[in-house]
Amino acid sequence: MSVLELRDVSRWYGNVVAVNGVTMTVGPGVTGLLGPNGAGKSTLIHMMGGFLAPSNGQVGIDGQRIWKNPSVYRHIGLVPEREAAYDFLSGRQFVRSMAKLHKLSDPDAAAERALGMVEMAAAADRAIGTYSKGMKQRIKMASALVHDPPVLLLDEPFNGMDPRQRLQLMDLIRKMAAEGRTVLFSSHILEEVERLAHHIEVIIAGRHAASGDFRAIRRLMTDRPHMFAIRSSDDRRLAAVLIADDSTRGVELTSTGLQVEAVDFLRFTSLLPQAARTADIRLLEVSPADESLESVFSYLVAS
Ligand SMILES: Nc1ncnc2c1ncn2[C@@H]1O[C@H](COP(=O)(O)OP(=O)(O)OP(=O)(O)O)[C@@H](O)[C@H]1O
Repeated sequence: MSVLELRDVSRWYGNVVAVNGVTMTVGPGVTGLLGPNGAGKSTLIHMMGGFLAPSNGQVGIDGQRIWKNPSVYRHIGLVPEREAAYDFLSGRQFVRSMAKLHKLSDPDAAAERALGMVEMAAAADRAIGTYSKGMKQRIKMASALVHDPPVLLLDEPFNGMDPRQRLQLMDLIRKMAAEGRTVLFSSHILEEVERLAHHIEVIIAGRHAASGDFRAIRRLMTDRPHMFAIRSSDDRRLAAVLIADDSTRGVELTSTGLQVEAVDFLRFTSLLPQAARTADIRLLEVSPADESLESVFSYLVAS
């Protein structure tokens, strides 16, 4: 069992601050690193994998520093976001070459074991260039697992996958964690993280914004103010009814209808149809106006 520890970690590229004072601990099981594009997830993962030096702070595993410490590299496997660039190699050749790079005592046996773990033994003699997206992800995973590390880091592993490949990879990641590994994967898709991770760390604009199980993160998200765009048979009267209730903080009459800011999501969504019916107003359209992940993230940052 291994534990990754980040203490006040920052990383900058010239004057771009990619990661800013992040402290977190990642233990066994599946952890999701959630954040919008450009939040600093890859930078964090590369520092945890020993590929990148922190500009400030410490990144460690089981009490040992990771950067420039080859003795701990055996404990970490990293599956990068980029496609494997060795399309001319067969899957087996690629995984074997990784086993040799790790100077394993029996690289061929290690490669077979890793190929078996990701269920790629049958397709292992085909060139990587002929693989589907899901197969490429599996072969990258086999190469990251060839030295049987207790820590597995995956950068945006589901990008570009179809739903079936996504489910297969989720099963595989769960299996890796069930075997006692510390597995961390990054994603910008909340539902993906929710389905797979038992613990979530949220990163926004380089900063650590929230942490907890998916219920805690969901709660943060439903507790935030919600904007709704509403059209009805009598917008002016509906505005007066809504603003009289505590669940609503603001109502604006626009050229197309109403913009409503609800502060109590559950109460508001049950009040709205009731209030409209009582006042004999017909609701023509109710749509969430700010459900993008970006707006959820910006709320978390501000809180
Ligand atoms: N080598 C680099 N030189 C300069 N800036 C960089 C470099 N690598 C990353 N950045 C910047 O650092 C910030 C964080 O990037 P990073 O790739 O870590 O984010 P991310 O959350 O992984 O995003 P994505 O999912 O889009 O890859 C971004 O503003 C990015 O432009």
